[in-house]
Amino acid sequence: MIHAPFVPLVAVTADVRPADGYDWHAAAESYLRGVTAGLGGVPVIVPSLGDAIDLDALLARVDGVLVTGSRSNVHPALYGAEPEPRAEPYDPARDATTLPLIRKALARGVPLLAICRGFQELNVALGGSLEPEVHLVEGRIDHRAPASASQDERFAIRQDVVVVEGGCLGRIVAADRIRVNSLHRQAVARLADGLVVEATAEDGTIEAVSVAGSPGFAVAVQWHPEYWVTSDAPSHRLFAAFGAAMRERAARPALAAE
Ligand SMILES: N[C@@H](CCC(=O)NCCCC(=O)O)C(=O)O
Repeated sequence: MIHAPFVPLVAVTADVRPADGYDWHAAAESYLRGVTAGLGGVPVIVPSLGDAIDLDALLARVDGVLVTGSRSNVHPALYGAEPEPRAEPYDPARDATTLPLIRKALARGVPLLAICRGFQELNVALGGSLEPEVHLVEGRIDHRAPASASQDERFAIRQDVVVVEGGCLGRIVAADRIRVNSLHRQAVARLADGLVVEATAEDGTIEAVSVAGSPGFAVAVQWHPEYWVTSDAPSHRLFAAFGAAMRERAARPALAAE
């Protein structure tokens, strides 16, 4: 019997963007290409419709979840802080969808890769908090994108991160230090219980985590591996590991059916 190659179906989170009198639920193409070119999967954009989406039904059908980056910020009320202008803009519909999606994916062992805002959402979903402007904290560097109209310049790889030796990310990238891009204003303040630090910037900012004891692949990074997935080895290895986790899980039907 000839078996067709397994093609993972990956749920990709969406921002809500008003335009032309409509609310569009959108994911940037770079994340969608991360799924196609990075791991040979099919991306499925999940609208940020909160309770109107049956997340259990979704998670029973997809092989993995990619939580995307976004210029918006997690609403401070979700980590016990007061809303303030410097923590804006918000996307409450996205928060109402991604936070439960993350918790449910982890509980079911559905492989999860979270990027930038997604990394911050994972921390908040598990009880952590965020620093609104990390570059204003003494001793920290500026992690924001360079001011440029060119996306290649904004996403340029320009910062070192130190990878924890023997950790899950270290095994994936096979290096103790990698160079990454950086396009964030916020950062982890209080790390959620259950998250394991996998990499830090040279100023101590947490740059990558995994979920302790997670039944499936559960990794989050503060940088953007999707942008250079076809040309940068660590970025490619991260997406490939996410793909391999989905393929392994699908090969164990009892687990994939949970
Ligand atoms: N809003 C958060 C998260 C940063 C993030 O996900 N950035 C992706 C957008 C990149 C861009 O085009 O600027 C923060 O700023 O910390």
